Amino acid sequence: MDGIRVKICGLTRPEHVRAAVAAGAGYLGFVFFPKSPRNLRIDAAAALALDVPPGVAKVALVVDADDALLDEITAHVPVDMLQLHGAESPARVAEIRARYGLPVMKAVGIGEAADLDKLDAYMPVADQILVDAKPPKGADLPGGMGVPFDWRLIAGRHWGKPWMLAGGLTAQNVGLAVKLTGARQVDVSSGVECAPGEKDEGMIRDFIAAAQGS
Ligand SMILES: O=C(O)c1ccccc1N[C@@H]1O[C@H](COP(=O)(O)O)[C@@H](O)[C@H]1O
Repeated sequence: MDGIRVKICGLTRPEHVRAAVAAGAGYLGFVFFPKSPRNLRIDAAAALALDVPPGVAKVALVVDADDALLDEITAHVPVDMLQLHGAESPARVAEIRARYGLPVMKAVGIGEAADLDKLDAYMPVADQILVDAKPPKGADLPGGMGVPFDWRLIAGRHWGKPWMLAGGLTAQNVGLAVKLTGARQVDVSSGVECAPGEKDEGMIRDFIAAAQGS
């Protein structure tokens, strides 16, 4: 079986992009959400994308983005995938996929077993599913909070689409998370940071090594 594919999300500096690529990341995430400490301007994201070699997917993360923002991102940043991390409906996911002709990954927050039902509606319209922790009530961000969910909720689950596990992953817990959930793809942001929005090259390397060794 192929190894675990890792997405490092919320990159803001070229040295961190290069560290993630050198360590074997399969996806790099750029955040376009002003409330996030990882938010990027379009020109900054376009410059970072220059350091990404072919074969490593550049993912634009947006939250309930309108067409104007998506038009701007896709016109100026050579992204390979759109990550929809808000309350986008299945119809909106389908509309975005058709309008931009890019693969779309829809994030769904899981806090309890009932939340898993929400995933089904996105299976026909999304190319990938991101199974993330549900943010705490009143949180400023719908993700990127460094909070895990109970991985046992999805143990042994199979979906008809490629999927990624996210939420509070770190180099210390990713092995157990992969073992319990059977995930073949994992996504991390806070777990490779020394402060909110501040990536750490050593933590990036440790995370990818731990995920790929699991
Ligand atoms: O990273 C952010 O700032 C962010 C902002 C808004 C929505 C999602 C965000 N990040 C995504 O959240 C999950 C979990 O992140 P963490 O590892 O728990 O910090 C991940 O998919 C990020 O891509």
